[in-house]
Amino acid sequence: MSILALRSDLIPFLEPFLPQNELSSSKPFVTLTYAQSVDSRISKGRGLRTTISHKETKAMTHYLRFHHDGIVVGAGTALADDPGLNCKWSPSDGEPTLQTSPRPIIIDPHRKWKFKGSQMENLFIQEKGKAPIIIVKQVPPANERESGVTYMSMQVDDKSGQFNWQELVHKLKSDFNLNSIMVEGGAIVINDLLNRPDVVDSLIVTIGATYLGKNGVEVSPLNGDFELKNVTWWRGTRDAIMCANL
Ligand SMILES: NC(=O)c1ccc[n+]([C@@H]2O[C@H](COP(=O)([O-])OP(=O)(O)OC[C@H]3O[C@@H](n4cnc5c(N)ncnc54)[C@H](O)[C@@H]3O)[C@@H](O)[C@H]2O)c1
Ligand SMILES: Nc1nc(=O)c(N)c(NC[C@H](O)[C@H](O)[C@H](O)COP(=O)(O)O)[nH]1
Repeated sequence: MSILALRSDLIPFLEPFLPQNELSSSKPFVTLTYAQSVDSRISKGRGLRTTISHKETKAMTHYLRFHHDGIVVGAGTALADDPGLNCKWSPSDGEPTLQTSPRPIIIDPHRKWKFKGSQMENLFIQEKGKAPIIIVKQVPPANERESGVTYMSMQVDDKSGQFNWQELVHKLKSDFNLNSIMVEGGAIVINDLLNRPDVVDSLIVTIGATYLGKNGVEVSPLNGDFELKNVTWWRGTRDAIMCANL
């Protein structure tokens, strides 16, 4: 699949929200980005891949991928969408290269997703995308490890069964030198991070001109009632994009 040319007015619009070069910080720059319907759904139903954004804002996603070292999705998204997570945008219409693609990172404590047979593996074989880091509770024994995959183990919180986001992003920077990380979903991840201004540096949301209904997967943080800061809007053919800080 090729992408549309990036609309030139998106470049100055996004610029203030792109990763800043704070190489001295131990925390990477984190961008949270997703596409939602007008009724705040990110898919028709859990496990269903659903196109929400127009092709011109899909091109923006690839532009954002170009500007990040790593790209995170939860296991639910990896299983439902079989995403490639590579970058198809490059400056001056040159061919995208392996170097310009971010490193895929899958949060999968119980190792439900498999690299083998995935679109990501296919792109990796063709040298169009990088091999993933899978974040697990425990690194599997040698005979269960998948070829090409790097495992990063982390402790989960006893009560919530969740990894700690601050620890997770710091470790991605210290262990893999990832200075900027883009988080693309899905709902469990997004809803958590909308309540984490200490982790998320930029929020970039595409709103597609569609309703997905009550059975759709909702984006709505557990703790609501807060106002976004530094809000700016861009309007495209069918979509709008909102950039803000939490
Ligand atoms: N429109 C969009 O922009 C967009 C983007 C991504 C996904 N989606 C959609 O979202 C749906 C998937 O969302 P979801 O909520 O089911 O799954 P998800 O991608 O949020 O993954 C959830 C899983 O990831 C792991 N996980 C997440 N955070 C964790 C943490 N802090 N610690 C430990 N483990 C953690 C757990 O295994 C959890 O069950 C799919 O239908 C997909 O199509 C839409
Ligand atoms: N920008 C955007 N618009 C959408 O309408 C939609 N459904 C997603 N969803 C994000 C999710 O992470 C998908 O899995 C990747 O968009 C898959 O895309 P790739 O195969 O990696 O190119 N993202």
